[in-house]
Amino acid sequence: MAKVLVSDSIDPVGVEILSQVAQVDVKTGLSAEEIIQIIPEYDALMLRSSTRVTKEIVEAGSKLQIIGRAGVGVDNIDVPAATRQGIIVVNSPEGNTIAAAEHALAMMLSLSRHIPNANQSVKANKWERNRFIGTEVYKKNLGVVGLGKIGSHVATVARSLGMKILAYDPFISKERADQLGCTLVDLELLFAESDFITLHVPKTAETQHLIGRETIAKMKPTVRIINCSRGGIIDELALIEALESGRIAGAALDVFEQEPLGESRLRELSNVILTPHLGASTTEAQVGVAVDVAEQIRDVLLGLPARSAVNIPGLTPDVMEKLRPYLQLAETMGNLVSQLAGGRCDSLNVRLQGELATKDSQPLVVAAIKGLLSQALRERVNYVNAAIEAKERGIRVIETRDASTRDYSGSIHLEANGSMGTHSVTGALLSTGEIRITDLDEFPINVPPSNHMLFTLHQDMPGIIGKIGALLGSFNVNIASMQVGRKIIRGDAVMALSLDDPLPEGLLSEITKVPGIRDAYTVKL
Ligand SMILES: NC(=O)C1=CN([C@@H]2O[C@H](COP(=O)(O)OP(=O)(O)OC[C@H]3O[C@@H](n4cnc5c(N)ncnc54)[C@H](O)[C@@H]3O)[C@@H](O)[C@H]2O)C=CC1
Ligand SMILES: O=C(O)CCC(=O)C(=O)O
Repeated sequence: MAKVLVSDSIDPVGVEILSQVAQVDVKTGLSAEEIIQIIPEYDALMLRSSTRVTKEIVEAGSKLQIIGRAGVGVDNIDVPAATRQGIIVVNSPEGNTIAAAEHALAMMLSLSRHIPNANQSVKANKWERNRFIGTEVYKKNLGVVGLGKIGSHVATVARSLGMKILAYDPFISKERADQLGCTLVDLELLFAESDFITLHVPKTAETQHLIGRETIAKMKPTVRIINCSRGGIIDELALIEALESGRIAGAALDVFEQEPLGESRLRELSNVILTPHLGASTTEAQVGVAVDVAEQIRDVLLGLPARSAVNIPGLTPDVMEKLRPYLQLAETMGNLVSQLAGGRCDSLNVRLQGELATKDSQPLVVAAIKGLLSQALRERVNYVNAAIEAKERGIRVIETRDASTRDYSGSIHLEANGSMGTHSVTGALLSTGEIRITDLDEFPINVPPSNHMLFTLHQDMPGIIGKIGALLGSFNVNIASMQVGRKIIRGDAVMALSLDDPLPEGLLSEITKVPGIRDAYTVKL
């Protein structure tokens, strides 16, 4: 039975789902060293934000198939290392959207009305009505940095509070911003005009210290900043100085450069509200993310695709459903062409034809690469690491798309160039879903792939087919089917044979000695 390690606390419903297919060990609070010790036993790892999945943990996880982050941000996982190891990384892109957005809005209103301080004051037996004069958010400018799922919900609710939304997100269209009733602006303008600024971007090299000394200098002195996205997007030291000097009016932080927050002057400031990374901490969100990620881990352990893999671009369930029959075709053609090409492959041309000539068909290119590398890497290559493995081996992959159709509604043409020359194959699907090899080295054929195949390049002349048949017969090899393809009579031709048995040692070189045979290849699919 598969084994899953759950290294942060997750809702029990997640454990229940995982238990349908695996032995589940919930072990929270482990150090990196402790995880490295035990991770080789596990097929899957599920976590929230407390576990940091380092390269060392990934590399120690020799059996790991999948790492599931019960939340959105995967910045606590070394995704490139996982990709290189062929480990799928999944998250829950929407499970905690509402929770995080509502937390940011709660922070904004708490800041504007001094709720945490007023609460403390009343609990300390005081009645300080003049000390806690707030500001309204109505008709104020809210700067939203990152207009993705959480930022959009914040913007929608804030508009209903009567706020004007200035949004910055270089990857969002004006149409989308218009739909949400937001004005897309550049960062300069957002910083200069906002009364409240809320951050909803992932942590990346570009967003690291997006708010620092220089940017704070451009803001209104009355601005209040809310960060419920990631620590490190604000330069904490610069923020502390601005809050201490009164350069800005306030801040509300759910996330920190170091978590848990250690010694920090932030704790001493009255114009700051701090929460311990609670953005996703609602009952609803915790059930949502646990179910979402546990289901994906269960599916992957059952050999099914994951719906929110962050490191398998484009392979969503919808795309998968549409492309499923062609994925097998692409992989088989990749495997076939790599065996024909023999030695080192320098480049692979992938031409997607007919109905496959769409941008959604990108996973077919990955499937072709997976097939190409399967001889060398066996089960080590998968949809996650195929592209990176090809790149690391210096194999250039060139994709072309040709929407015109010939005999089949969609076909895949692969050409491998390598140390032993160039070979090409084309494959298509019959209406029954069966695979056909329709072209070999530009010669038209029509054969189904089979476990053991023999291909020859020969001169089209009387008797040659009989000689090959007799030779195979003398070695007790049974022929299941046979096809010849040629372009001109008595010119060059190819022969494709499906065999019931593998070719015995030495037979291939005997075949190449038959007069008229130029080359012969044995292939195992
Ligand atoms: N405090 C908490 O507990 C939680 C925090 N989060 C954080 O919130 C972040 C946002 O989550 P979602 O809205 O679900 O993600 P999302 O992917 O839907 O949205 C992120 C948006 O940021 C934009 N973006 C990326 N780089 C940018 C840049 N340099 N400048 C401006 N915009 C940029 C993207 O175009 C995208 O629209 C997550 O990455 C995560 O780190 C998410 C959930 C809970
Ligand atoms: O697991 C959590 O509570 C944190 C959620 C979070 O930060 C995220 O989903 O990105």
